[in-house]
Amino acid sequence: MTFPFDISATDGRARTGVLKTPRGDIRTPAFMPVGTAATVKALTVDQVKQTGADILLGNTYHLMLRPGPERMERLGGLHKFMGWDKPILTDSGGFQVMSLAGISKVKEEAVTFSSHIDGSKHVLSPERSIEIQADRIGADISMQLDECVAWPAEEPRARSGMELSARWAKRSKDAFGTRDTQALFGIQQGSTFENLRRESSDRLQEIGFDGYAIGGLAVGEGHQAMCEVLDYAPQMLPADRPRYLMGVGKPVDLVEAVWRGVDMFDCVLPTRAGRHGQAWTWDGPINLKNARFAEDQDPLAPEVPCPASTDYSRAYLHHLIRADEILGKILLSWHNIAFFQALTAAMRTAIAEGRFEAFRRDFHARHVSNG
Ligand SMILES: NCc1cc(CSc2ccccc2)c2nc(N)[nH]c(=O)c2c1
Repeated sequence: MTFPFDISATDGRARTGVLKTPRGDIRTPAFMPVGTAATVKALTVDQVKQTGADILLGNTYHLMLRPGPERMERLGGLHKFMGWDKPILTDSGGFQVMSLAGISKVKEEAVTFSSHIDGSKHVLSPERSIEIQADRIGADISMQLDECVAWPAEEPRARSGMELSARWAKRSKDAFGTRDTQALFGIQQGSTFENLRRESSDRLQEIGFDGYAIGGLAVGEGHQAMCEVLDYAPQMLPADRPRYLMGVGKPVDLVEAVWRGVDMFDCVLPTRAGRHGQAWTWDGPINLKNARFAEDQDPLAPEVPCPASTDYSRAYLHHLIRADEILGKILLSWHNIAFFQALTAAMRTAIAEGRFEAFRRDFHARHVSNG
């Protein structure tokens, strides 16, 4: 289904709007917390809702291994299973197979791999991935199965990955068919080669998708090289559909990608780094493990509307992280997700008011120079 995507304002290449789905509206630019194993680690769904998140990510690779697709369906699907009644986007699983699974083989027909949990054998074809995402998990937005080529890649290798992903895009779309309450996104590949990204975009548009993701970035190339690809890649995709930059990123990555026309983001950083003491603030990242916070009675980030950001002293958070207390992981994860939501909310407002350039400049001055 082509969910309505109403762009309410643009400012340069930046856009702000609403992607309307049967389970709720997604305000863009949007940050999507990652709920890998049917949970945003350390947080309840109510805490995630309080941060302002409109959509969560689920992970096909993890969920197909545990609890398993057929069990997930018998349990009523992921929304019911985890008690999240807003939109869910799931990745197709191929990327995680390459980064997490045991022995894996990529063939034209499918990816075969052994579970990193118990060594059991699994097959993930474009068709099986769609069945798991849309029918067993019940994702509102599914992703095509693709091949994300490692960086750096020689052009022939980048081309073969892009062409396989394009063939799998067609198979994914055919398997998805037409659905009136669910959407399917295609994924642009091509590594850092402009000609390959162009070919990938053209082939995806011929097939036709409800949204378009930019894959194959934030795979080690670094911020600068990623921005150089984003100088052209988003604009190769249809302007009237959502553009989703997969697995990105740090706050400065989001600001620079929004400036270049990206609408949706996901990243495990806010919760993963939070569990290890890193907190993002408007004045840049800090690590609460640092001794300088041992007697700092100030709240973590009074401007961020989240109890974790306003109701506890940095000294207390320092103590909790040093003591490896569960509450420390909870509070910093909660704050970081809330900060990413506050960041995307501030960008939406800045774009709507035609002052994104000033926002971007102030952000670099305040956040990046301290970071
Ligand atoms: N930034 C690297 C990255 C991350 C993800 C994972 S994004 C994700 C992770 C968990 C749950 C949902 C989405 C990717 N997924 C796919 N399918 N293709 C890519 O090129 C790619 C690149």
